[in-house]
Amino acid sequence: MGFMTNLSMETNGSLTDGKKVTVVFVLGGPGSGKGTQCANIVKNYGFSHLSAGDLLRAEIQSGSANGTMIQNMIKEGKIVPYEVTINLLQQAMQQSENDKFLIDGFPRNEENRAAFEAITHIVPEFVLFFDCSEEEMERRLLGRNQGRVDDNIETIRKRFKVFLDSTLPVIEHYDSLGKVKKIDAGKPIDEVFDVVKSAFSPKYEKVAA
Ligand SMILES: Nc1ncnc2c1ncn2[C@@H]1O[C@H](COP(=O)(O)OP(=O)(O)O)[C@@H](O)[C@H]1O
Ligand SMILES: Nc1ccn([C@@H]2O[C@H](COP(=O)(O)OP(=O)(O)O)[C@@H](O)[C@H]2O)c(=O)n1
Ligand SMILES: [Mg+2]
Repeated sequence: MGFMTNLSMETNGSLTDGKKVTVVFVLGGPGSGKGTQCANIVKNYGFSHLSAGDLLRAEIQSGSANGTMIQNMIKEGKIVPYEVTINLLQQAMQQSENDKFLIDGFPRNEENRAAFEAITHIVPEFVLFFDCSEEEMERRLLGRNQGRVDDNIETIRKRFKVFLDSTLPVIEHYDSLGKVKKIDAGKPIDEVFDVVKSAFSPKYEKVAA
């Protein structure tokens, strides 16, 4: 059993075979502004943005065999089996020329977290936690207008529950390790970014060309 697990780790090409990476997990409830702030971070710091949700939506679009399953899970606000999401993240990191990644919307539950650790041996440098009230997140999601199947009030309620039940424990785990940088995400985008910047060491700043 242990042997088989190790074997499949090798064939899945964990990043331990050579490529050393720096990872920051970006967590927070749906609509807390993870994607928005990641775009800002990428402009100022030498990180690439990997959104687990975007990778899953691209997988649906690609016509993958898993597409229907993923689409159904997203529509219900449920968390897709970790094998699928971790494979997509690993592929994206391996294919990238960068070695620094913002992983947005992952790990979303304890299974995501434990499996990612076991398979990749990657330990996050720190975890950004965007803290925002449900009332504000709901307002933002209903105004997002990206045609997402899960931005309707029924699915939003389910996603809030999944966040509280499954994702908060992951944040608490990293908090107990002293790795969480909690940010008040209820303010305007620029004000949130001013605080986000204080989380990133100057060593990651992009040098002006
Ligand atoms: N600080 C903010 N104040 C107001 N609206 C915001 C803020 N941050 C993001 N938004 C908007 O809220 C919606 C959700 O933001 P997004 O970055 O997609 O959040 P997440 O990835 O956490 O779901 C988007 O329409 C975005 O433009
Ligand atoms: N680690 C993850 C991330 C997203 N997802 C799925 O993708 C959906 C959308 O995730 P997202 O990160 O794009 O959503 P937001 O928090 O950005 O609104 C989630 O509700 C899950 O159904 C998942 O299953 N596992
Ligand atoms: Mg997002």
